Amino acid sequence: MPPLKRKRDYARLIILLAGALPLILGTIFTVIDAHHTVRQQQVSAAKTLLSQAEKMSDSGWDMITSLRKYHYQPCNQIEDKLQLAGTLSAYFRAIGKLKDDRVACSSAYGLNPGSLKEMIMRDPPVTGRAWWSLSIAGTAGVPNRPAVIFVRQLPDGEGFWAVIDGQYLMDFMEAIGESRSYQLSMRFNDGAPISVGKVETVKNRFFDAQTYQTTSLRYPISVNIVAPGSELARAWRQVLFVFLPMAAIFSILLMILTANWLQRRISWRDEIRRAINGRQFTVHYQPVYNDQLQRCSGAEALMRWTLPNGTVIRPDIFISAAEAEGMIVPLTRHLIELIAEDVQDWEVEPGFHLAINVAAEHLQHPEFVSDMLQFVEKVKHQQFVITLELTERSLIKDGDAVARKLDALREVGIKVAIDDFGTGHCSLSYLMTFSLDYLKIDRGFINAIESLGGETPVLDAIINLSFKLRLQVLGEGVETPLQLLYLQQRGVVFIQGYYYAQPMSNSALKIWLKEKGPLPIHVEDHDASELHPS
Ligand SMILES: Nc1nc2c(ncn2[C@@H]2O[C@H](COP(=O)(O)O[C@H]3[C@@H](O)[C@H](n4cnc5c(=O)[nH]c(N)nc54)O[C@@H]3COP(=O)(O)O)[C@@H](O)[C@H]2O)c(=O)[nH]1
Repeated sequence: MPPLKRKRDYARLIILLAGALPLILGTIFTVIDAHHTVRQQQVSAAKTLLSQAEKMSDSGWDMITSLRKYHYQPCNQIEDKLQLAGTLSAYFRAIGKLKDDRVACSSAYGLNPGSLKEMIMRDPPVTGRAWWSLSIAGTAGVPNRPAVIFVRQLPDGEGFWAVIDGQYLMDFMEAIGESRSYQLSMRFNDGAPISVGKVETVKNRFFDAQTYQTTSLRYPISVNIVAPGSELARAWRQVLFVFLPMAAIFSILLMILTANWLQRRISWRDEIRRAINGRQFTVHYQPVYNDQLQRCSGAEALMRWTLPNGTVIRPDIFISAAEAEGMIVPLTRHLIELIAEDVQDWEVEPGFHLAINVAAEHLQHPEFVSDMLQFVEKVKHQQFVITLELTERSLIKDGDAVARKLDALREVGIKVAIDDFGTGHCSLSYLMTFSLDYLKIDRGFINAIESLGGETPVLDAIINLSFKLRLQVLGEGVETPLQLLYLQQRGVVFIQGYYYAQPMSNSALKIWLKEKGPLPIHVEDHDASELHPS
């Protein structure tokens, strides 16, 4: 497949993925939200239901307590009172007295006395307790309607019972669960469940039913609420309708941003590659003054990019772009090819310094040392002292490996400088990690010089530090005679800046080196007066 088409397909895929991302994440979010919403509704329904069941239990136990007054009284004496109490109190199907496991008397008119087992249509639970309650499927008198029985047994074999009709609870449960098609059930102890709601017969394709179970803190009552898959699907659709337009807008925005980013990324890479092939890059050289020799003793190579239409792209822009887009290695290789061509006919003395900027990515590249050795080989007839300037624009990773590479290059005479010293956060760690020869003071510190006698503490500290570490110091960005004199007075030997010379083309440099290169730096009379303002 042609590389351009592959690149376009790749870009399309990334844009599609960027567009799909908010939709995928959003869908996951809506599913989670639907589960959460339904769970909240289940919790709230269970709470209401338990509270109602607890109120009924309170009534049941109050009734049992009030029956205590009929202790020792024969049934024929209290039957009327029981009937009155059972009829006038809400919820109750029947109330009565027990004698051992037999129903001794009852408020229910016409109920045949029999055993407790017969009345509740099952064995009474073995709880070992004097007080117990149980949900039951029905009673002998009303076998098809659930109920809840409350029992208190006294040590002498007498006891009291009260049966609350389950219909009250069922109506209440239906009122809570109907609108949401919930299936609700409630049990007192291990009794029969009192349930309402239909079991979902057709399973939802995407959502399983969600069950929530809880128990009362006051009574042995448990509640089970099953939300069918269709209910979850309904809650999900509701969230989706709110969320979908937002996700769609976000998705479109992300696609536009990704497309722009890719466009820029692809175009910077392509443009730089095209510019290398089209020889749009040139090298300018900025002379460096040696204050000891009182003449120019070197130059820094600085890349320039001019488009075919004459537009000049600033180095800080295209160097950063090349670093960001993985093009700095090919660009620096191109730079050293151009330098090798330029310097063929330079007329400089052996030992002339030639500085080139090297980016972190290139230092980490496996072919960095061989790239530099090839360059040394190409320009060896000039007997330059080549200096590699390391900046902190991007962090140098794997410092030990890089240090070994630099040591290998130093063994063949290449020098190493830290550029823009003091501006990044690693200046000091670079001093510890790498064997260095030069330290270039960033022009920000030089700009801070205000007078010869004044103090520039950070600048002075950097100069002193360099001397202590036996490093050569270069002051860069020197623009005024005051800055020059300040540095000279503090023993800074190498001076670079517009005051001495601006970066210039190869042809201009060759003329400049002949005419001005051997001369001491010239401070004009009117410049000198700036040093001593009246
Ligand atoms: N990895 C590479 N980096 C490079 C290369 N070529 C340039 N660069 C880096 O780009 C940044 C901007 O460079 P440039 O626009 O070329 O600016 C240089 C000088 O023109 C400028 N300078 C020099 N003297 C003065 C001065 O007196 N005043 C003033 N305002 N500016 C001055 O400073 C730049 C040189 O800086 P430095 O490299 O720190 O010595 C810049 O960071 C370059 O490093 C390249 O080929 N590869």
